[in-house]
Amino acid sequence: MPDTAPFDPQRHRLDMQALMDQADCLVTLDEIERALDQMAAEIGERLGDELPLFFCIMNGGLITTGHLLTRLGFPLEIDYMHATRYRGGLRGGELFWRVSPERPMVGRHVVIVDDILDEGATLAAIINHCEKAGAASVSTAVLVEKRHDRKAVPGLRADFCGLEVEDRYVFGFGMDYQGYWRNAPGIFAPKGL
Ligand SMILES: O=P(O)(O)OC[C@H]1O[C@H](OP(=O)(O)OP(=O)(O)O)[C@H](O)[C@@H]1O
Ligand SMILES: Nc1nc2[nH]cnc2c(=O)[nH]1
Repeated sequence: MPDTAPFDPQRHRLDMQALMDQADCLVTLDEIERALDQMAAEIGERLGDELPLFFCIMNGGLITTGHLLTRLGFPLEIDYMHATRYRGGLRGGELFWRVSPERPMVGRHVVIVDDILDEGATLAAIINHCEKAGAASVSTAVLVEKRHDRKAVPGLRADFCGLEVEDRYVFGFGMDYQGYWRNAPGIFAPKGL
């Protein structure tokens, strides 16, 4: 049943503030900055001469993409695609394309940037899409990978990965909790989840 109650900003604000006040900080902003420096150095080494085409995966990839790409000192292009599997919930479902990529990829070295590789179904589907679209190569860069053995493709890893987190639902630095706290400056997990 759709929620037809009027939006109550006060109640949501208090709930979301309580969530943050009690959350565990798993990764600090300093640790994220260092991880992004390292990722940028590795990407530069491997793709710096290739005029790569970067795709931000909206919405979660927005903040990582911005912080990562300003660290890259070579010419590149940026575009975005919007695929979602969680749609504001805590469990993933079918991949839903809100905006599929239109820019030609034929012969291009494509780099997909996202916030998190959890079960990996999102990245696996996007890689498949880019390969079919004729990319010369498809690389993946994620800020965090989650440690567990439920990967959609066994052993799936990102080519460039900043950090690992434990198997908890996380938010911050692009990742949401029920749509909120993508702006949180670090990576957090709700208490008890
Ligand atoms: O590895 P997976 O289990 O497939 O999950 C990873 C995906 O989940 C999140 O997106 P989400 O579907 O929540 O959409 P959002 O980016 O708009 O938050 C995240 O941004 C990744 O794209
Ligand atoms: N916000 C958020 N999105 C996800 N998508 C897949 N796993 C997660 C997670 O732990 N947190």
